[in-house]
Amino acid sequence: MGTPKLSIEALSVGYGRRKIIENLSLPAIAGGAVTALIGPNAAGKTTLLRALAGLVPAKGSIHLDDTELTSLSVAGHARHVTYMPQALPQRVALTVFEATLSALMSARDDAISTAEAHERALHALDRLGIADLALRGLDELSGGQRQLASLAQSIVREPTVLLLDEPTSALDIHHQLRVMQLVAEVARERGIIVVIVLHDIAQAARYAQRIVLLEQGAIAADGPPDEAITPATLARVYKVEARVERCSHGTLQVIVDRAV
Ligand SMILES: Nc1ncnc2c1ncn2[C@@H]1O[C@H](COP(=O)(O)OP(=O)(O)OP(=O)(O)O)[C@@H](O)[C@H]1O
Repeated sequence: MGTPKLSIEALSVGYGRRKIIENLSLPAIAGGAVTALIGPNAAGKTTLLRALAGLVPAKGSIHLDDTELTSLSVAGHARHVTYMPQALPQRVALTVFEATLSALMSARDDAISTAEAHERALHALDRLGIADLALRGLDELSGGQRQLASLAQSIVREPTVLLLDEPTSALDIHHQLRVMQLVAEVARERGIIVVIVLHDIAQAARYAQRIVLLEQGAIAADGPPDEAITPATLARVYKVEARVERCSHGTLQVIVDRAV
């Protein structure tokens, strides 16, 4: 099987009569790479992700290769797409290991031995550095630990499309980088489509191969980081004065000087 492709055409999404995204089309998002969805508050990033996850009604078309996702049921959607929301459930009476295992089992149609399921669940926890939390209750975790546990549940499902809404917002700098590295690795290893909402433009520039910048429900820029993230775009969309430079390691650095 080749690398999957997600195509969005003439997509409109709203709440009641209020339109948030209107007639949005994007060149296909390819698997194997990370696409960062960035933009100011209320630009519609979460709304777009939720539409891709089939959690809000949308007009237009969302194709995953030959499958029209908008025509699938929520369960049908969930077989292809995993969505990790910004706000995570607080009161879940499961241990971290049980939750990871149950995420894995719910994503699979085929039989898998108990030993293999346990091994995969532990491996996911290990990759996120939280194997030591396996037997802790989800409701006993700190905000950052809960975010890591939720990422383990998303990754263990091995979806074709992984949608992450600000997955590093509660994490310290070590865990932010660890998660971004892992997400990039998972995309590469499995050839999956990863779309990640980030507020940290510097992290988006560093880890994503493609940046989609959303402004008031429309595309303000789309392309590789050095094309999509420019001082002019940042000034126009975010209203900040910023410099975009390459550091001695060759990575793109975004230095924001002031709000204007
Ligand atoms: N359930 C809802 N009902 C009505 N309006 C909503 C709902 N959820 C979001 N909105 C509105 O849709 C718009 C886009 O919100 P959305 O959460 O998609 O933005 P965002 O880009 O993810 O923002 P942020 O960066 O602040 O998280 C906002 O104006 C918001 O008020």
